[in-house]
Amino acid sequence: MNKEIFIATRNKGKIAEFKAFFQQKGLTVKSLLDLPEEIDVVEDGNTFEDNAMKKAETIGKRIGKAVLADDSGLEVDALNGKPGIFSARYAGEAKSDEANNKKLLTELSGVPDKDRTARFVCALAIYFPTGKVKTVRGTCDGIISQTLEGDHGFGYDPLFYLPQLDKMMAELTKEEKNKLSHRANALVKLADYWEEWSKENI
Ligand SMILES: O=c1nc[nH]c2c1ncn2[C@H]1C[C@H](O)[C@@H](COP(=O)(O)OP(=O)(O)OP(=O)(O)O)O1
Ligand SMILES: [Mg+2]
Repeated sequence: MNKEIFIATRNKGKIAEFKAFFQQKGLTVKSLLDLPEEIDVVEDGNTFEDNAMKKAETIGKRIGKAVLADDSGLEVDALNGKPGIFSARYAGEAKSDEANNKKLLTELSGVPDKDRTARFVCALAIYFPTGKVKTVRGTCDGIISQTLEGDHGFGYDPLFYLPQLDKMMAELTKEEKNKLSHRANALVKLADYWEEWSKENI
């Protein structure tokens, strides 16, 4: 019985959301933060899927277990899809959420609300020790607001307005976000695996 799921991420915001999701399924989440050594994976793919696969495969081969990885980001229409796969490093290698949000507001200054449409994208990859890899993609549509609001979540959540809820993503609890986010929409596409995972050793 394997009641543990290993996720190849160091992002604490993602880890908290995965924990809330997998807890309900009786699975314990482990991440790169639980490993004694720091394994670096260079995210040099051209798509979210390429990067997610590389993270899952590199870590899976190293630890000899099935591994889940997440590569995600924000696509803003007025910026022709930027920052996209470069979302984490948008304002530089320091990967600061605060600096990234500030840069996004600057880049969009003067752009009216109707043209501030955007989507979060999440590619998930699962690597199996057999060598098999499976990827899926989930998205979530919204609008980039003019000011930061809300203190839940992480990353670009304080700038991401959800018109259907009249709320910012950063105003949602983890449980609420896990019902509609790009990550949640991708996780649902792998539902068959989670059932298998909690029953068998994969
Ligand atoms: O739900 C989200 N709410 C807000 N922002 C989000 C979300 N999901 C991804 N994002 C942003 C954060 C970061 O700027 C980039 C992810 O970059 P990404 O390379 O996938 O993650 P990361 O480097 O932080 O951690 P890791 O690679 O160890 O999983 O997109
Ligand atoms: Mg990353």
